[in-house]
Amino acid sequence: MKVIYTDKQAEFQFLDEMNRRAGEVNFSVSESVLGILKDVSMKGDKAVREYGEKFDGACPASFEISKDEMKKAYDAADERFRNALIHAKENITRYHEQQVQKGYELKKENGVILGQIIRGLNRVGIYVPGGTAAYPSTVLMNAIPAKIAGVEEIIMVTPPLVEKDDTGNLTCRANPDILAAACLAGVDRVFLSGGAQAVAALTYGTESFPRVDKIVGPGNIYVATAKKLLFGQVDIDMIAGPSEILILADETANPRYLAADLMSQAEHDPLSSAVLLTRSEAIAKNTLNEIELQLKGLDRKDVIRQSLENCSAIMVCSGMEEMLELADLIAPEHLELMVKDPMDYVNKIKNAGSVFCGDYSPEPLGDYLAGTNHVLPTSGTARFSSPLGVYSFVKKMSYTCYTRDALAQDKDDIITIAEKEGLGAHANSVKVRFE
Ligand SMILES: NC(=O)c1ccc[n+]([C@@H]2O[C@H](COP(=O)([O-])OP(=O)(O)OC[C@H]3O[C@@H](n4cnc5c(N)ncnc54)[C@H](O)[C@@H]3O)[C@@H](O)[C@H]2O)c1
Ligand SMILES: N[C@H](CO)Cc1c[nH]c[nH+]1
Ligand SMILES: [Zn+2]
Repeated sequence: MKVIYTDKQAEFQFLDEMNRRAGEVNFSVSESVLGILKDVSMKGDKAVREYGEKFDGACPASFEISKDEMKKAYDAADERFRNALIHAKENITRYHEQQVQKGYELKKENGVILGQIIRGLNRVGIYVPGGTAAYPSTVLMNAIPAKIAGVEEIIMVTPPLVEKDDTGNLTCRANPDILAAACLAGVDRVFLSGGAQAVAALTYGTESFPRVDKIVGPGNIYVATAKKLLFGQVDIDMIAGPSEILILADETANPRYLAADLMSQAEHDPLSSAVLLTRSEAIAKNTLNEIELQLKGLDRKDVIRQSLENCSAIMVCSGMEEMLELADLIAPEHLELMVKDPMDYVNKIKNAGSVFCGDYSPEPLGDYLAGTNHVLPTSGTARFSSPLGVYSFVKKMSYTCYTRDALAQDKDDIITIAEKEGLGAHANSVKVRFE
């Protein structure tokens, strides 16, 4: 892991590398994803099946998992795991219920009524990745806010687990932990399909897959590219890139905790980023030593080593002011304040997905249990985008009701502006009411 001494040059070069690592368009991936999207739009289930066989090795006879199977997976889940999920669900629900927005109505003195209604989306698709990144916690983080928002139907897609049976034939099944979480979170229907073909199936609708209004959830580059390309025909949440953590530490911070927390996010992906900002050389040195010590006992040491070498660094800064400035430029997904009186600094942070304050709020607390959402903007997009929340699953509709007298008061101004725009039919629609 590199150590950078800030000099108004080295740190900016590093920031540039970091923010470029996930946001660039990959033209060859885009081209192959476009082909998949076109095929699914034209051939429906047949194309979804063909691409499933090609990329996953096999495809289930029927894409949909029955409600019964979901319930069975939930009942069969290990009791401690089930109880932990229930605990997480309670906390996520309580936090997200605070995000419910109400519409409003403005009644003016002249009888005019103006208002806004907030409605949950009708049907939402949740993409849940397969492979080693199959996280039941991500199912809760996506489905619970959707439920609270009043989404009528939640459809989940996830790639099948493909295994060889005794006779050497390939079989498909769903990850049982994912199914258990889906059952608990109130997902309505689950389909076994992944990749760009599943995103396309949810966008266009096929014989088996219902068409949805919005697709949320993380995925690999094929999933992310499909979401980017289809945005407009369907709404999307965001393009969540590899996980990130940025820690701001003063002399009071404990290097054991700093090392552990940096590696908690480094283990997600070889492109994950873990950055420590400190003004103390001793903290920098002791954290590097701790990383080496703790790494030996961690299962995913290979992934961690790669991400610590790739897009990670310890930066020795001139002071807290510089650390706060750099934090806003990095705009990290997760930001830990490992400083004395951390709550004094929360309001000084402008750009971050989720902030964790002090020694006893390690980032994984937010990944699983505190109740805040773990689907967060990455790659610097916290400059303009927010955590997934109840507000991600609603849309707004405005309404207007005028009386004749109220329209008479406003008619001349409407006609004046309409005529300035050269839109005579607009002006006429008001004029005819007073002839
Ligand atoms: N930010 C978060 O909250 C969060 C949570 C979980 C996972 N993730 C991320 O999600 C990603 C999961 O990736 P994954 O690959 O394990 O699962 P995935 O479900 O995203 O992708 C698997 C699918 O990719 C398709 N695919 C594979 N090779 C292909 C090819 N050559 N051409 C076209 N399609 C192809 C297949 O159809 C397969 O079903 C990881 O990057 C992980 O870090 C993020
Ligand atoms: N830290 C991830 C988002 O960057 C979310 C997650 C799920 N499970 C564990 N972690
Ligand atoms: Zn995590």
